[in-house]
Amino acid sequence: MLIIKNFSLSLAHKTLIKELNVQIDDGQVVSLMGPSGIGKSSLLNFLSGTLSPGLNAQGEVFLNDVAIHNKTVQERRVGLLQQTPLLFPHMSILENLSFAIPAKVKKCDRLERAYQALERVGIKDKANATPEQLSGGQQARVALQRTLLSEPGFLLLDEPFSKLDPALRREVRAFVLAEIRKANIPALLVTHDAEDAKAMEGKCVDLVAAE
Ligand SMILES: Nc1ncnc2c1ncn2[C@@H]1O[C@H](COP(=O)(O)OP(=O)(O)OP(=O)(O)O)[C@@H](O)[C@H]1O
Repeated sequence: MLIIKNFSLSLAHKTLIKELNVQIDDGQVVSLMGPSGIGKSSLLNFLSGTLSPGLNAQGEVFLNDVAIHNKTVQERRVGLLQQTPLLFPHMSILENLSFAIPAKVKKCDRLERAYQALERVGIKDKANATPEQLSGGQQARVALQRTLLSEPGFLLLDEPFSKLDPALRREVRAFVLAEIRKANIPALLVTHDAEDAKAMEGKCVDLVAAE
């Protein structure tokens, strides 16, 4: 379970977000909607430990009752899915997947896990293809599998559907929700699209400008 407690964000002397509280259960996606510039991406950066020094953020974050807001990026065990799938262009799909698996996993298990992920995407025949040889929807699904293979404690989804056309968008949304439920980890989605939020079947939080 992920808990965000009393999160506030300000820029110079302007308060953008004031005392936001969110709780996300395992296997659940909470969606965050709000106008451009209110601080949605900054909240994700705060959660992942990558907030730029120009912004002032306060608040506490607990992952399974452990405070993580003072931990390093690596220690937070965060998985990130962005608008553009994060795949290494020079590596094959199988290599992209294997690369994400934690070093502690034995060599033979790594290959098996990477193939299982390929199978879930339904592209076992594309193991040796490069990312640019996949469709946008396939790339999005591989990027999700890659993130999940890294064994994150929670997921941050930063507009991951926005570049997909409507039919593909529906498919990828359903895939992402099913995989998050299977992985049984909490996820926070940032989106401008109410349909994205609805498709995640979880709570939707409206961010409004602080006075
Ligand atoms: N490094 C930075 N230094 C100073 N100000 C910043 C920095 N990064 C972002 N900002 C400002 O902080 C505010 C919040 O930005 P953020 O990108 O988090 O908003 P957002 O809600 O995600 O917007 P959008 O929906 O357009 O992506 C904006 O006013 C932005 O201009």
